Amino acid sequence: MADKIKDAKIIFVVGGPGSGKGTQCEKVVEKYGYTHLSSGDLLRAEVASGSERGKQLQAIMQKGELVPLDTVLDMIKDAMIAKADVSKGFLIDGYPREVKQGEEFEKKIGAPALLLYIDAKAETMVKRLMKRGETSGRSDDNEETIKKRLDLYYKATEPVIAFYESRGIVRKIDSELSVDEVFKLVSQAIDNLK
Ligand SMILES: Nc1ccn([C@@H]2O[C@H](COP(=O)(O)OP(=O)(O)OP(=O)(O)O)[C@@H](O)[C@H]2O)c(=O)n1
Ligand SMILES: Nc1nc2c(ncn2[C@@H]2O[C@H](COP(=O)(O)OP(=O)(O)O)[C@@H](O)[C@H]2O)c(=O)[nH]1
Ligand SMILES: [Mg+2]
Repeated sequence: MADKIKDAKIIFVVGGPGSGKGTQCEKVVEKYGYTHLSSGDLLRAEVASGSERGKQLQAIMQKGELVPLDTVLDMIKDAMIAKADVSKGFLIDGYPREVKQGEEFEKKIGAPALLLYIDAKAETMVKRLMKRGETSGRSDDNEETIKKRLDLYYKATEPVIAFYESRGIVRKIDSELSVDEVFKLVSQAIDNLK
């Protein structure tokens, strides 16, 4: 595994719910041909499959809590292996959610070259998610769960950023700007990798 992906760059995309991670990742895929793996999307696919495990996941996600670390990590790892031969790089979106998730990822898969920290104000994130909730069909895009997701973000995920800052790989992106302006900043950070 470590062998297969050793030339591919790994980028962690971290930011609060609704900060714009998915939006920016889509644009990176278009421009750079990276493989986008959203941990939330992988979990939602499992829920949609109707499996027993999916039912358990749905209950956790509905509450805005974190699913067990090994569940998400195994899903990401399998998805990375499936793409290892054709991928120049991986965007790991919405992971790590807590420092421990980052540590386990590095033990089992490899070290990130960059952490894109997609930063927006809480007020902005809530506004975007309420709007997205009108059409997303996501059972966690409601006021109550959004609040829980935000709280957990500040408590568990922000420490992830400090953890990787000490390694000098964090690039903070102001996500209050327009999508295209945010993408300019994201592009600069990725171009600097080469
Ligand atoms: N590493 C992860 C990623 C996701 N989740 C679960 O999946 C839900 C949705 O994840 P995601 O789509 O990444 O949600 P957000 O970042 O909150 O929202 P967005 O889609 O807006 O990025 C989370 O609230 C959480 O319950 C998790 O437990 N562990
Ligand atoms: N105004 C504005 N809206 C954005 C921007 N990025 C994302 N959005 C909107 O905010 C919502 C959440 O974005 P998404 O990419 O799903 O965020 P994620 O939760 O971090 O993956 C979506 O409805 C987007 O259309 C941005 O840079 N500016
Ligand atoms: Mg997303």
